[in-house]
Amino acid sequence: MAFSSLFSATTLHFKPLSSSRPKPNSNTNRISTNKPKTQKLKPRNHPPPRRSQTPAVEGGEATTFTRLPPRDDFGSDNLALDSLTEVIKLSDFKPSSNKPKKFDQRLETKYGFDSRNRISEVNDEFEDENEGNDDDGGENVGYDYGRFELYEVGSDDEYENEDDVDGEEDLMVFGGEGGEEEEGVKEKEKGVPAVMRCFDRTKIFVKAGDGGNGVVAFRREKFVPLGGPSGGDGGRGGNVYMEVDRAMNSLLPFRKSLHYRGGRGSHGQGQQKSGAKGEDVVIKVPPGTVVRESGGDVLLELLHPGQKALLLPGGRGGRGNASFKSGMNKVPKIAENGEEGLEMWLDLELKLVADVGIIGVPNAGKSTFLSVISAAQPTIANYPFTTLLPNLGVVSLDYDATMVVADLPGLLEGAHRGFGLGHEFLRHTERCSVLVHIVDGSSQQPEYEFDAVRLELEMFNPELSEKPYIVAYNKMDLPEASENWLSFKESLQSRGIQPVCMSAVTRSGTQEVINFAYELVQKDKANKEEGVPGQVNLNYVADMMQKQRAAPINEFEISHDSGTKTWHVDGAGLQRFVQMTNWRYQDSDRRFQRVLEACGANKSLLKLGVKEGDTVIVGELELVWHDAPDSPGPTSRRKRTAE
Ligand SMILES: Nc1nc2c(ncn2[C@@H]2O[C@H](COP(=O)(O)OP(=O)(O)OP(=O)(O)O)[C@@H](O)[C@H]2O)c(=O)[nH]1
Ligand SMILES: [Mg+2]
Repeated sequence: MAFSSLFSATTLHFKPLSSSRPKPNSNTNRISTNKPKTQKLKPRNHPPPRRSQTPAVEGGEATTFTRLPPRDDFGSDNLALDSLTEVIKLSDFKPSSNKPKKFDQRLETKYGFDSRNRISEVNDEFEDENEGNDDDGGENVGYDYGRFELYEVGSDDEYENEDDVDGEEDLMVFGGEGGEEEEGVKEKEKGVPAVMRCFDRTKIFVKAGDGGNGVVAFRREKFVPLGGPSGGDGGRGGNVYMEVDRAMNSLLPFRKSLHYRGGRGSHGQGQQKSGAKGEDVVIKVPPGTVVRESGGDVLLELLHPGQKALLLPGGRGGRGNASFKSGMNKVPKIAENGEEGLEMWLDLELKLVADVGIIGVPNAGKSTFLSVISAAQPTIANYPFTTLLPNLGVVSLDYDATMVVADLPGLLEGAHRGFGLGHEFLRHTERCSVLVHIVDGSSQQPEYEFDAVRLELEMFNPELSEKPYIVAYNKMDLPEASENWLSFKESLQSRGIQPVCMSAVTRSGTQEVINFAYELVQKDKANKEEGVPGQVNLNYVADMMQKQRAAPINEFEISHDSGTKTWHVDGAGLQRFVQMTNWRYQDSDRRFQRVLEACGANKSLLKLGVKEGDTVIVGELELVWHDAPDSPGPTSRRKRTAE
């Protein structure tokens, strides 16, 4: 059978592809699997509005993110703040026998203080700061003082009643076992203020620019008869880059802009003039950003300032008719559309790049320690969860000996189940080479607290608990701490751990901790240098995309839905070809039919038993199979998506 003759009896009718067209159902018959993942073609009748081409993000954020009001704001004669610390000590918790109770309510009942008013005031203040930001869908974006576990000796009835009264309103009570625990974790997610959620995680949309269209034109000059085709090619679409900006240290700027689109290439012109290239877009991210395909694998890790990765290459410009000139066809009336730019959603995650991470229970003195060893000025206060977001500080030991230290929000026993602030900030320690574990010496059971935090580390990521660490027993200036020091030290020594003691407030012993940490950091660096990995290819994502896009036209899969008599021919190469075909020009039809035949699509369809009148869908085109009268041949009328 001569396939070249199959099209001879073809009649073509264009019809818009209905959006309600039934999709192949579950009994779809798959033939091969070369389906591209990222390439998506869409009807071009609703082009997305073009956004400003200015690079995404400029400048950075302050190093300190703690924005809680100072302790003075709690000013209430009834409120004896100092006595609160004792209430939330981890060592006081007796999870098995006691029931959790809300912090808000505790404040209200014990001190006659309406903490909710405070919370709404803080929310207002915060919202002012973030004006014009509606990404968080009107959720509570303020701070909530009640988001930590609080146990109080009390009857079961009392706890249950409270829970009933509050229903789901505050999302703060965690605890109990089984189902209740699950619920607690879920609720916590919901209650995390937007500023905390967006500090180190965000989702953005990127799209490379579409290529410009090629045009059909002919040379007309006085003394040049039959000047020939002179339509120029379209310009290339703008690329999407991602660049590490040293000045940034959070992903918060992405709350304001989520969409990044490369500029469209200009169309070609007569006299063989090519269109201009579309504008590139550069997305600035902080060092330590991990880029994932939304819900998928890690694509890139951008660690060092100045690194610039090509994420999505712009679409190719369509060829003008000058490019189609050949010996067979000297007056081609054909030009291509520009190639559509690739698009995708990306999940960004920030893992701070610090040498040393400070961890410990809330109120242990972590921020105080950072404030005395570096120029950072984190908020310090005598209530737990003062620090809601990590703070960074640079410690200078000598002219050229510096290290970056991160102070993290406090950790509670059960953080992995969502207690306290949860332990999501622990991921920032994954890149630290050394941990400084601060123990509150003035607490009743320092060793118990120490063990609880170690356990949380291990629950979060066993690799974290294998990192070198220093145990710094703090608040030695207080008698209750110095009294317990010896027993704490001996107990840890018997387990092979060598703790050191200090007082962050009086600064005694802090320098030793720093020197010790610096030594460990240097050791770790020396170890790492031994196995330095080779140069990373930062354009790996773009290369991968290009590879997918350049898929051969004869790689496709055919699926069949017998119910609706529909055949789907899916393949990245074919799809791209359909998208770039400009039906306005008369030679396009012939070229399209030739390609369908040459790539073997017609042959395969025939083999699979396509019948007269069946629908065949290729890319965004819908065609009706029409057997030629003389021979059983494919194709006939073509229906197009609305142009
Ligand atoms: N007496 C004494 N108090 C200290 C010392 N270090 C910290 N504090 C006090 O302990 C309280 C808590 O200190 P922070 O530095 O805010 O504690 P933190 O560990 O950062 O607490 P979170 O951010 O809530 O996790 C403050 O009132 C500090 O003044 C110390 O060495 N001696
Ligand atoms: Mg703190």
